[in-house]
Amino acid sequence: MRVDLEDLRFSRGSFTLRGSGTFEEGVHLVSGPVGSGKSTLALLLAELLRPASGAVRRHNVASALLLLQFPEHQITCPTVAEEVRSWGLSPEDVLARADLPARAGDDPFHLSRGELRRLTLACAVMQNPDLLMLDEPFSSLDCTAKREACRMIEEREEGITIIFSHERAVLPRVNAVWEMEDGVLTARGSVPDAIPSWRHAPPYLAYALREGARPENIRLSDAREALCRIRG
Ligand SMILES: Nc1ncnc2c1ncn2[C@@H]1O[C@H](COP(=O)(O)OP(=O)(O)OP(=O)(O)O)[C@@H](O)[C@H]1O
Repeated sequence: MRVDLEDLRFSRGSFTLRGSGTFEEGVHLVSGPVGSGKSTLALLLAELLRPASGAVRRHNVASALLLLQFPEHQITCPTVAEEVRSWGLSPEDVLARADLPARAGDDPFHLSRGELRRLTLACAVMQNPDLLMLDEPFSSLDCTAKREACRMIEEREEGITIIFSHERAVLPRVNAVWEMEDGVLTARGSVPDAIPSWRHAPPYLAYALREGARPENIRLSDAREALCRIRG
């Protein structure tokens, strides 16, 4: 299972996106500042936008799902329970996973944006597509909910997961890092080797590297452990 970007090019007004590379099985982080082109790349990978040239080629990918940046854009039913059933899932299981046990009968638009994000993320992860693309899955969440979202993502044992995010504080364990800057996608490679070449790495990773530590992954806990190892 893999997704190839073959000299992908897309233009919209003065904005141009360019990217090449392969997304193998595992968890990928596409990081980059606001407006750099992450959502545009997500839409191209989901085949909801057509490139001007080049191609997105999926190999042995039987199912794909893009969780949109704004969770309310993905809601289609009048109650939370019906919404979950529309994903082909059991409301009981999903609401337990999303920590929303008493909300089955509520209008989804009566959930807070963070609660709605927890709900759609639980649905997406439990539906378990081969290719799961998550556009800013941590926005509107507090630190506890971000950590829970990270756990959900890390529990996905198979398939390709691509996270598009400018999050720089609470991140999950990943297999590869990519960077988007002004519409240009650059593969930084597999973690941990990619970490020193990650230009806009979170401050805690940059600090650990400056101190001579070599974190094994990109979480704050990985930076802490690496610092602990060198300081004894
Ligand atoms: N529908 C649209 N029409 C015109 N320009 C757009 C549209 N959507 C995005 N853009 C522009 O394209 C560029 C890339 O936007 P994109 O949403 O892909 O960035 P992003 O990295 O996902 O940003 P964020 O972190 O804020 O989600 C930006 O300059 C943005 O203003």
